[in-house]
Amino acid sequence: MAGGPGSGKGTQCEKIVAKYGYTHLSSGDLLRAEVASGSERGKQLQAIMQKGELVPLDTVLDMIKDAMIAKADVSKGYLIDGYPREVKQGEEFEKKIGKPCMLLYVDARGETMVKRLMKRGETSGRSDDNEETIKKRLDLYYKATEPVIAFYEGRGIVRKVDSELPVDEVFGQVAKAIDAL
Ligand SMILES: Nc1ncnc2c1ncn2[C@H]1C[C@H](O)[C@@H](COP(=O)(O)OP(=O)(O)O)O1
Ligand SMILES: [Mg+2]
Repeated sequence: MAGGPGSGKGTQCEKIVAKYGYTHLSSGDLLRAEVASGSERGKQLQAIMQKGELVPLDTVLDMIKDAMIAKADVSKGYLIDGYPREVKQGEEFEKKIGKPCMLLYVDARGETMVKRLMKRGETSGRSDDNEETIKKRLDLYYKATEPVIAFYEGRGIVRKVDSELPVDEVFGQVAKAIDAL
């Protein structure tokens, strides 16, 4: 899954899991779980995430890999949300884990993403859902993450969905892309 902060990745992932039973791995959720554990590593991660910056590549990749291995016996396939955040992360993923078969690009306008995140911030309890951090996350998304989409476009595996539409209509497009796999 690729798409800006607040574009609707988490929302669509939930629906994908319900329909297709894939193993959903959200790099953000994995990191937030580490923070919640109160570990030393969690404290360092918390400081980075609060600033809206990217955590070190190896840390995220190791966490994803561990989570994938833990489900290897039972998984019907993996749905990875929020990774890669930059081209280098995509290259490392392929070296250490493997090549993705599809990149779902959840596309929404910057203005829409800000609005959704501000609204989500009212109840999410996420320390990065505030106006200042949201701006930084968006800037970083356009600078670092959008090139990831171009990288996979070159391979012909990008499927774009219009996340300006209501959730169920977006999911209609998502399901069509997955069914064609
Ligand atoms: N298609 C859509 N229309 C309206 N609101 C949507 C939407 N998709 C998601 N949302 C809402 C749900 C959340 O409160 C907020 C951000 O969605 P999310 O799934 O948490 O995004 P992401 O995981 O990409 O950061 O926007
Ligand atoms: Mg999310």
